[in-house]
Amino acid sequence: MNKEKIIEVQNLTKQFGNFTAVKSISFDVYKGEIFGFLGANGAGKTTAMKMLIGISKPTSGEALVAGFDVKTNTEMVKKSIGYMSQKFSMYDDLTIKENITFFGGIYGLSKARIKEKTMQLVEELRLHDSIDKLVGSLPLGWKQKLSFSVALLHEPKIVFLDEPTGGVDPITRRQFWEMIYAEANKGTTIFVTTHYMDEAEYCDRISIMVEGVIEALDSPKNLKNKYNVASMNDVFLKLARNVESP
Ligand SMILES: Nc1ncnc2c1ncn2[C@@H]1O[C@H](COP(=O)(O)OP(=O)(O)OP(=O)(O)O)[C@@H](O)[C@H]1O
Repeated sequence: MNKEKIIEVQNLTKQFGNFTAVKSISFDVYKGEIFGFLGANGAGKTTAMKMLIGISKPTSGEALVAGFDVKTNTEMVKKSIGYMSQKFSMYDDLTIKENITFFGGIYGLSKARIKEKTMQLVEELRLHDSIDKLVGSLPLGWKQKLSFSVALLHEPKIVFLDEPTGGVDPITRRQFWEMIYAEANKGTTIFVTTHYMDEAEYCDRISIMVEGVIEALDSPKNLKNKYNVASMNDVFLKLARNVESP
C-alpha cells in the first residue's frame, strides 16, 4: 500500500459545553486506504467526521485533510472530498439523470463533463433502462450505490461514508463493497463508518472509538491477534464490555 498520508489528525477534540464528545484523538490515514471508523452509538464518530469534512470547528487540535487545514481551509477540504450518508441520499422527486446533473453542477463540473460522467455511470451501474426513473422509485440498495457514485462525480481524493449500507440487504451490501474496493484501487481513500462487523473485516485498518477516545487502531488481522479472538465482532464486544465494567 502507498504510505502517503492523506489525513493527519493530532489531538483533535470537540466539546459541547462541559461534555467532551471527541477526546484528543490522533491518527493518520493513507492514500488509497479503506479506513474503517467504528464505535458504539454515541462514541463520537459522527462528531469526529464532521470536523474532518470541515462542517464543525474543532475545540482544539489539528487535522489536515488532503493537505488542507480543517480549521482554516474548509473550502479546499470540501473540494477535495466526497461525502455520503445513509440519511442523505439523493432527491427522491428527481430522476437519476436529473440528480446526476444537479450534483454535478454543485460540484462545479462542466455540462460536457456531466454528460460524460452520466454515460459512464449508465454503463457501470447498467442504468440504460432506468436513467429517467424517479430516484424515489428505486430500491434502497440502488439509491445507496447511486449515491456513492454521485459522491465521486468530482473525483475527490477522499470519500467519507457515514453508515453507507444501513438497512440494505447483505447481497447489495457486498456489491456496494465491490464498488468501494474498485474505487480504492484507483487510489481514492475511503473513510467509512459502519455498524456491520462483517464490513469491518473488509477494511485495511480499523479504528475503534469508545467514549470519545480511539481505543484501538490496526488491521483487522492484527486486532484479532491482539485481543485473541476470531472475529472483528468479538474485538468490538471486548472493547465495549471493558467500558461497561467499572
Ligand atoms: N451538537 C451537539 N450538542 C451536544 N451534544 C452532542 C452534539 N452532537 C453530538 N453530541 C453528543 O456527542 C456524543 C457523540 O455523538 P456522535 O453522534 O458523534 O456519536 P456516534 O459515534 O456518531 O454515534 P452513532 O453511531 O449513534 O451515530 C453523543 O453523546 C451525542 O449526544
